[in-house]
Amino acid sequence: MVVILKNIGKTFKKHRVFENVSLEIRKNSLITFVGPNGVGKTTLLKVIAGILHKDEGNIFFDTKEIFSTKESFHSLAFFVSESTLMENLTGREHLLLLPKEQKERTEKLIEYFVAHDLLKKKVKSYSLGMKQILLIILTCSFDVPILIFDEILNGLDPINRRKAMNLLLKLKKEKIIFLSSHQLMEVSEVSDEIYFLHDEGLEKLEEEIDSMSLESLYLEKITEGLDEAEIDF
Ligand SMILES: Nc1ncnc2c1ncn2[C@@H]1O[C@H](COP(=O)(O)OP(=O)(O)OP(=O)(O)O)[C@@H](O)[C@H]1O
Repeated sequence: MVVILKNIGKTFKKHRVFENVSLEIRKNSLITFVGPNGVGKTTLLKVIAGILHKDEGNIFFDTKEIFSTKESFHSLAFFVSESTLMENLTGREHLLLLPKEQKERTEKLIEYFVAHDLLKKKVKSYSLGMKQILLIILTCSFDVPILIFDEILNGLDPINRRKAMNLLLKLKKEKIIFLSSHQLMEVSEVSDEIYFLHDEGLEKLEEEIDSMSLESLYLEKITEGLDEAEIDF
């Protein structure tokens, strides 16, 4: 199983977000995109997920262009943002919308996150972290070969962050997982490869990098922003 990105480019009107994004990822890999706010991580993940059109390039899943076949639509689950949850439904009512064959998997995820009580409440009463847990359960209920998570760790407390990362490590064995994150410490522990996204493409950061080195490498790339970061009250 392999996903190949070939010279992907994306422009919003006249704003070129990125170009020349190329990558080849095999089964049992967890790939993380890092980079400053607004650089295009979410856009790239949405392009891979087929939610946004790419302007250039090709994406292959095994030998076929992704989304060119019916099966490839069922090969991918995307961790969407909280705004897609329905305020007036409970967590449990969201889970009832999933296909029946996913029930066993869903129940295991509920146990894992001790989410029984959370699921009884309407989403409009959820905190950010509670919404994230519901979204993780919804996404991971799909036993598909490609999982894509945009900022999965946002709003999670340290225990749930650890649980989420352990879950990804377990899930990736038979899958390809894409993440975007600003949580450099956590992602350095679980990622097989980490890429810094630029407007000109992806730059692979060193293999087997520890969290301190990842932070230094990251900061080297954005020192311009840091130099300006003074405030004179
Ligand atoms: N639908 C859209 N229409 C126009 N511009 C957009 C749209 N979506 C994103 N952009 C722009 O594309 C750029 C990349 O945004 P994106 O959300 O992908 O960044 P990001 O790296 O995920 O940022 P963050 O780390 O803050 O989440 C930004 O300049 C943003 O304003």
